[in-house]
Amino acid sequence: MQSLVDAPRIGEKMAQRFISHFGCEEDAMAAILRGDIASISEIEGVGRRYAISLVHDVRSTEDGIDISSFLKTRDSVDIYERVIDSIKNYASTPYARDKLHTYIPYPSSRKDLIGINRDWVENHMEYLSMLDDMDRISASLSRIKPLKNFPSIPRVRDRVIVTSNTDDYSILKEKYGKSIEVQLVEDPLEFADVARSYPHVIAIGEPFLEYDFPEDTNPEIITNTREIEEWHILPEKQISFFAFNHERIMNALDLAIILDKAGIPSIVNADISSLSNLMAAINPEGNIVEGRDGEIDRLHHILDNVDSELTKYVDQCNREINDLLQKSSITLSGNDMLGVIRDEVELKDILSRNISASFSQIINDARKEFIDTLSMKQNECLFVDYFFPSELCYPVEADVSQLQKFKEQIKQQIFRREVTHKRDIAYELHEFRQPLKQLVMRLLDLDVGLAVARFGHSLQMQLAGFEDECGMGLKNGKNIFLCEKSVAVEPIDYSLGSIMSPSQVPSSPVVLLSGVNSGGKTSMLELVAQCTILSHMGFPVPADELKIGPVDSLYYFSKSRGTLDAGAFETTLRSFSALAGAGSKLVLVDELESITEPGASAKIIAGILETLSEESNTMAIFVSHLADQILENTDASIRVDGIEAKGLDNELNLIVDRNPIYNHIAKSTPELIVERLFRSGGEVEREFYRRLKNKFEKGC
Ligand SMILES: Nc1ncnc2c1ncn2[C@@H]1O[C@H](COP(=O)(O)OP(=O)(O)OP(=O)(O)O)[C@@H](O)[C@H]1O
Repeated sequence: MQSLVDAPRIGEKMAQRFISHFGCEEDAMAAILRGDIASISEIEGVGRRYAISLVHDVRSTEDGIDISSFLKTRDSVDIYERVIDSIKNYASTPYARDKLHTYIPYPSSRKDLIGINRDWVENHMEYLSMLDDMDRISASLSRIKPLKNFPSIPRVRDRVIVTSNTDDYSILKEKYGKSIEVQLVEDPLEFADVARSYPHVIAIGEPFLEYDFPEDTNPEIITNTREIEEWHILPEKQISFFAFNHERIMNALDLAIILDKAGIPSIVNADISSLSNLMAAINPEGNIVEGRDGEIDRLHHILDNVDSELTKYVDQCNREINDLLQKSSITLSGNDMLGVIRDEVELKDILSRNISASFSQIINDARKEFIDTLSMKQNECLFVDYFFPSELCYPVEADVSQLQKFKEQIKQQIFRREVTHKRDIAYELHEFRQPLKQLVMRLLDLDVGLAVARFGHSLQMQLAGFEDECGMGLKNGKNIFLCEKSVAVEPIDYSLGSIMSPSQVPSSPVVLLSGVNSGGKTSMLELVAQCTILSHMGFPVPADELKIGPVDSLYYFSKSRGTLDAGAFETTLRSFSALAGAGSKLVLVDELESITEPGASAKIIAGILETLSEESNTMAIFVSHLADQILENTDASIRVDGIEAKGLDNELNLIVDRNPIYNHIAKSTPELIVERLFRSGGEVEREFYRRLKNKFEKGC
């Protein structure tokens, strides 16, 4: 496959839509080639189906085992796919459904592969038995989704990276340029300019240690370029990955805790409780909502309230001084009076002297309350002296220019602390990124395994037993497709060859199956195919017991839909010629007779059966209504089994025993229909039907 646009089955429009999911064709191609089902399962709509079929193609060429290694006919592939669809019903996530479609093992006769799969299934069956409330687990699993890489973050505008080295500049520009300004600074003057323009300057490189920078700036100088990591330079990016996947991560953590408590191994691979705490500190928008040290909150409190609190306390001072003045009276001494008259002293000074103690008390009390209310620290209190005058003045006025300066300082402190806090969180989070991705993948893969286990559990399925001799035997088998239709399914016991064969029954591995219409012949053939396919995948089979001899390939031919024209007839015969030789095999054929007229069909079927029964390693079941004619056309000893109606019930419906009777040609349906008409007819009709009935009874 050169490119996705040229890929088989994928139209150009579809390819473009598919590529846009990954951003570029290389990434989309890489996802296909590595079979990245986690990403593919996120694609909406029909693009996903194409992607899956492409993974299928890639996989077929890589594994050495493809779907046709074991399944030799289109009809056997159909049964396999229907079985996979049945298993998919038990998956809770799109990922598991897609993975079941793409990565579930193809059936094969390779004992090593079957063994690996059986171990995997057995493990998951054990996990299933450890989970009390599977509905709840399934609901939680359905919320598990692969983690997405957050494509980009909004540009960070309050920060700049500077370097004086051109090589470093290119690397930094490439790595961070999309999200943050990166500048090449060639001399101290340029550096001073940049330092003034950004609240936060990250200067990378030793030369900056020598540079002067403006007084009111405080660049962060990093001297070891190897230490520059994303969580430090751009903590927002790390945080955004966790914020963007917030819901997915929380769902995964919740489920991991439940599974860990239930004792499912290898789910939790990191300190989940600290990750939960960290996740609580950020919200889905990427804002840090909790876990800041109280200091940032304290500074915010100051910033938000300093104006109103200052107004409040200045007003309070003025009210109290006003009260004080109103209640005050001055008694001038003779000297004071002389001083005033001679302009040597001002009345105001005399007044100050009298009330200065009370004034200071009022100012000091207000100042103290103001500091307490805003929880200010020692170094911040220096500013308070500007807000509350130490010398008597009335009305008291705060120095607003100092207030602005103070607020700028607090903002700087908040900013710095927030950057540090973001970095702390980003650092801790980045340690969890890989384990978390693994956790999510484990949960998703657990869903795949649990789907198979639940499928097996639903019908109390069992793993098959493999035998060396040619044949198979099953006990209490239930056709999966019938069970899905909520039919009350009658369990089937059946055997071919000598495995589990009842005594006195010819142990033929090649048989003809006769029987009434709608007796269950096709259903039994499907059941045998299902058991063979599943056992060769290493999966449980729908029977209490299945023992099966060597099978390298399965040939299933479903019922043909009527007489074929000469060309189709020839093609069908050609496909049967492939049955000669070709290793150990199981051949299941449903009513081949309809391909041509009955006489010719009987001869053809007899010929095929003869060939198959001469082979030592072939099992076959041929469903046919022409058992008598077929036997007439061959000397080979071929066993005929029959699914027979036991009779008619009170409502004159057929009572069918779904279990084939060994070595017995079953009564045909017409005989029973005549019986039904005879029993339900009036007197005249009864006479007519009696005559027909006698014909069957006498065998003429
Ligand atoms: N084991 C079973 N238990 C319960 N119901 C069954 C069983 N097998 C078959 N049936 C019922 O009988 C119906 C007909 O089965 P099936 O098509 O297998 O019969 P058939 O013998 O192949 O019929 P025909 O000869 O007409 O092709 C099924 O749709 C199902 O409802």
